[in-house]
Amino acid sequence: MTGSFDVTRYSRAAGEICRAGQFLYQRGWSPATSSNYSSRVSDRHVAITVSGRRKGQLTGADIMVVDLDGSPVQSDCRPSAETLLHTVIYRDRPDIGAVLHTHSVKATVLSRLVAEGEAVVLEDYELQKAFAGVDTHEGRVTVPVFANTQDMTSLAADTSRWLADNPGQPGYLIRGHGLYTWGRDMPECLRHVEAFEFLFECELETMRVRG
Ligand SMILES: CSC[C@@H](O)[C@@H](O)C(=O)COP(=O)(O)O
Ligand SMILES: [Zn+2]
Repeated sequence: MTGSFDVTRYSRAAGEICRAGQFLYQRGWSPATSSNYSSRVSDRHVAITVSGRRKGQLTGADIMVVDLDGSPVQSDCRPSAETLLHTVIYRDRPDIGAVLHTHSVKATVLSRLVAEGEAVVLEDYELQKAFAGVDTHEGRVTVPVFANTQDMTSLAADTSRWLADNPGQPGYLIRGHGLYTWGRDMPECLRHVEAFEFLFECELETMRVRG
């Protein structure tokens, strides 16, 4: 799958990704070359970060287009090593317009404290309402923790199965690695990152206080 995409939409997406990188780097959630970001540019294409670039200093040269199979379109660069974790979300969820992956200390530490096969369950927090479609603190946001692996095909398949069973959930963790979250557009997706970071900090602080 390759094909064409709208250049104006691509330019807008690339700008949004670069600005997201500056924000996420400044908050300490995307240190060094960690993290990857993407934004949809058509029903079959996404703009995504080139692999190995420092995310706090992104320019247009650090963004490229891939199709929904993860193949580069009109670029000789290597897309993010985790491209398949992005494209599977765009493929399964046509309503999704942006995906962000971050490597914060809190997401990393919390993911290591959750027992294997368990999830982080966020409940009774008012801030859950920052997630799309949530209008009360009374529901549950369940954040699964997938085992870390370098096998992106297998991890993409696992996340796809989970997404099919949990269509309303806004993100997942990878153990000792970081957060994946998505939104209908970049502002919503950034809001989700911020909400997760606040809630992860609350969970860690609660564990610390309880001892
Ligand atoms: C700097 S280690 C982090 C990487 O292994 C990876 O997890 C990551 O988030 C960035 O990979 P990238 O290929 O640049 O998109
Ligand atoms: Zn990563």
